[in-house]
Amino acid sequence: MAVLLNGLRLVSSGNLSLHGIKSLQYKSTRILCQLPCKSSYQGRPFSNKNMTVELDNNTGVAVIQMKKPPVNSLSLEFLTEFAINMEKLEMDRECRGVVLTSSNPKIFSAGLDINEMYGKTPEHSGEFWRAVQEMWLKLYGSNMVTIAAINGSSPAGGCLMALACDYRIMADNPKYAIGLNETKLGIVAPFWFKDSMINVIGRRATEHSLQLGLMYSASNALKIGLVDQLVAQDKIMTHALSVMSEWLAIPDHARQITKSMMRKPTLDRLLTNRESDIQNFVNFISKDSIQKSLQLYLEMLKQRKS
Ligand SMILES: CCCCC/C=C\CCCC/C=C/C(=O)SCCNC(=O)CCNC(=O)[C@H](O)C(C)(C)COP(=O)(O)OP(=O)(O)OC[C@H]1O[C@@H](n2cnc3c(N)ncnc32)[C@H](O)[C@@H]1OP(=O)(O)O
Repeated sequence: MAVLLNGLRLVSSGNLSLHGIKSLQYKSTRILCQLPCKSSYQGRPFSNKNMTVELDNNTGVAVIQMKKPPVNSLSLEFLTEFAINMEKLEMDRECRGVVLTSSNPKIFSAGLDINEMYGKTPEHSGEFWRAVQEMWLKLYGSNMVTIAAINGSSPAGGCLMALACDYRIMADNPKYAIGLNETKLGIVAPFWFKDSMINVIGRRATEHSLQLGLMYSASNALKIGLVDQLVAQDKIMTHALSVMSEWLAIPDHARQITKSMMRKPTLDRLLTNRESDIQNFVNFISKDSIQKSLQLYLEMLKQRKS
């Protein structure tokens, strides 16, 4: 297995990781021949519709800034774009870390786009759910250091994105909330959402949190370990980059193998049940009672505004 350490290509044997180290191998072998030449975007932002991605050549850190108005909801298009960007960065030897943040000063991400789950065909629902899975697999299984700079509220799928990172820094603002609130919408967080939360805050806190669909203020999120640090809003990016440099001081190969060892069982669980998870989602979301709940929730969101 090939790993990269400070620009050197190291070779080791073994089968430690599925999603982690295998994709690293992919990175070290394919990037040279199949990716567009790195110099085509190195050091410059490459802008997409729903996010900007800026890789700093000097530090090896990329910033993905989500910018889908109004609230960074995770639509099929957004998720597809996100997975492509993660794949590009993963295969770029220069990139060792990613900071995920939002251009909206109040909202990190509103979670899955509810419109993608309401009134859609089973085919569309299946395609959407595969894209949600892919986003999580890419983020949770990344070899890069991933830091969420949570500069606003982050319900449900937004919280999942943060949970999939290695470290979470949240803006210290009592108005911001984060959590897996699915039950409040009458839906159920799938097993890999639940696993992601257990791996961060533990089983008891997750059970409490999921059953009640709790959203935590920034300070309560810190208390239960859902986020690692609170920082003033205007310092969040500087702080995230400084934490990143601490993580990048660890040799990549050692950190990556350790990360993979910790995360492989959780990743494998989804990878081996991927198709049945999609089928479960499609069956569940197609039920009249669930569609009714989503309709009421969408109406409530619109009314709240007026
Ligand atoms: C047993 C087997 C189980 C198998 C699997 C089964 C089930 C599937 C599980 C699915 C897991 C779901 C995960 C999710 O992520 S569901 C989404 C959860 N998200 C939320 O509940 C957030 C709802 N939104 C809010 O709380 C707020 O909008 C806010 C994000 C805090 C922002 O507040 P504010 O700045 O005041 O903005 P507005 O509320 O005025 O919203 C602006 C417009 O954005 C629309 N909006 C908001 N969130 C969403 C969303 N998630 N999707 C789509 N659209 C959204 C909102 O309606 C406003 O639209 P308008 O301008 O047209 O009125």
